[in-house]
Amino acid sequence: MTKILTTDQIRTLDAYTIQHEPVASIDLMERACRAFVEWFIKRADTSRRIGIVCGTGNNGGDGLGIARMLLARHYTVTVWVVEGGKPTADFEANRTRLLGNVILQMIADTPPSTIFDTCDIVIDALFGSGLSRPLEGIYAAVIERINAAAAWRVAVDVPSGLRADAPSQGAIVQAQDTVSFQVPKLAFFFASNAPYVGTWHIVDIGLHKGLLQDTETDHYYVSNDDVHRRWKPRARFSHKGTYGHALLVAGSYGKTGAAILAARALLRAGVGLLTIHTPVRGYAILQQAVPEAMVSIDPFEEYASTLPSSDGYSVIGVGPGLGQADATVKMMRKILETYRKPMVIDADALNILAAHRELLLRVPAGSILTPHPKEFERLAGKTANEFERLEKQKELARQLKSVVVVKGAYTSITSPGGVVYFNTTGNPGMATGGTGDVLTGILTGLLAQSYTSLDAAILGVYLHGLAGDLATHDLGEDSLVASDLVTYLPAAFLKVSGGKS
Ligand SMILES: NC(=O)C1=CN([C@@H]2O[C@H](COP(=O)(O)OP(=O)(O)OC[C@H]3O[C@@H](n4cnc5c(N)ncnc54)[C@H](O)[C@@H]3O)[C@@H](O)[C@H]2O)[C@@H](O)CC1
Ligand SMILES: Nc1ncnc2c1ncn2[C@@H]1O[C@H](COP(=O)(O)OP(=O)(O)O)[C@@H](O)[C@H]1O
Ligand SMILES: [K+]
Repeated sequence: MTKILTTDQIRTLDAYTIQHEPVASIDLMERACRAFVEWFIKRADTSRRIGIVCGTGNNGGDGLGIARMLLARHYTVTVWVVEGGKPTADFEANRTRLLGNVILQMIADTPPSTIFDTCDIVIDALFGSGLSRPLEGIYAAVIERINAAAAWRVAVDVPSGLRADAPSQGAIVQAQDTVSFQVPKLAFFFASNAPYVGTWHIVDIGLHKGLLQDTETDHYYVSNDDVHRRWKPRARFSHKGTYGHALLVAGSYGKTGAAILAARALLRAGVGLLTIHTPVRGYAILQQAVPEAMVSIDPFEEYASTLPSSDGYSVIGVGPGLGQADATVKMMRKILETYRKPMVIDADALNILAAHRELLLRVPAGSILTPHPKEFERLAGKTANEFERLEKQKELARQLKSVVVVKGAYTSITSPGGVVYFNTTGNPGMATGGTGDVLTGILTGLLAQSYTSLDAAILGVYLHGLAGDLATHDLGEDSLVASDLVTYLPAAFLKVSGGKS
């Protein structure tokens, strides 16, 4: 698991590294500059004209160090320093080291609109993690010019003006790429910050490994290695009973497709047996579309109303295409009154819980809820920003002793203990109807095979996104449809298992 740390934690790590490695503060800055430059030179050749915009703090100090290193590699570099604020010691040290290499262009007033016209690339080193209030005045004016520049904008550590652990206000640099030191910052995972962060990249600056390991956090992001460790190979003498019997309660008149997508994904996720409960109208369709599954037929024609029995199923997945008819609400009530094993709850099943809140408290411990942001809002109420939403998500997971998965780019998975795991696979091609139904199927299939709820959620969300990435590699984002995720799920399993699936 890769940690996401707060600015305060990173500051502590910086100080600890300086004291215990030991390394001089300026040498740590030198390492940060070198890490940035190594990243940068792989992506820009010396024909590109570079502008570096510096503040007078340590982020600005980085900018000056980067300028020196790029000049030594024969890049054409112009350095601007925005006046104001007491320069830090390391900024001063790097200013001295730069003397004679380049003349610093000081900015004391609103710069002309043409200021960055001669730059192919603007490196933003105005402010980093030291930001303590919204940027305004001269800083806002410079940022306006940076954002208007027809150049590739690259931020050092964080885009200037963006707060790493809290909602941001004021002027913020809109970087296309952010090269961040050692660990990603929480703000990078939120949709509202995407216009500022662009694509983020992590470079290692060698902060103290021991303390990095010991630093506690509630926030992680998921890598291929973490997922590989959670995946379980099938045993030689196993049989279909080993892999659970899932019940999928899905589909209504006009929405049998949702049941098909979830069912197909469930089977491809490796479940032993699958029964789908669906209204009469869905029966013939499902038997043809998913011959591997058994079908339990509801007495009602168009929507589900009565589940004969929930006994004997290892897991219930409920929601895709379900509808919210009164009879369906009654059925949900009955399920929640009788079934005590973990469930996967999605789509209309979540909307039913939101509209009948007494049912919410009956969700079996260890369940997985998979709302998209709108469904989450119905469940947990409106929030002013994504930081607040994340806190509510942790609260809901704790309250229900369940895993809450809020879907989107960087889907967030919250454990019952309130720990958050951000998924890193997936792409905008997946923003198309039915992809959520596929996820419900995958998660239900994994839970049936006695993965823990948290492992099922982390592995399942990762596989789902990876299937999307592999599909996109062949088909492109625009043409991706939900069925493609099912088609590419086997390839995703193969990749996660290191070819052993
Ligand atoms: N040893 C270290 O601490 C290292 C720090 N590094 C760099 O240092 C950065 C942090 O540096 P600093 O802590 O000096 O902070 P910044 O360079 O981000 O900001 C400088 C100063 O600006 C002032 N300021 C904050 N908000 C302002 C506002 N709205 N208007 C005007 N002034 C404002 C504050 O007094 C702050 O200390 C990191 O992001 C990273 O780039 C790296 O060089 C790695 C090592
Ligand atoms: N831009 C994106 N990047 C990564 N994943 C995405 C993106 N947009 C959507 N997805 C994924 O696609 C799925 C959409 O689910 P959902 O909103 O429930 O759709 P539906 O109800 O149509 O099935 C989620 O798993 C989500 O994480
Ligand atoms: K910056």
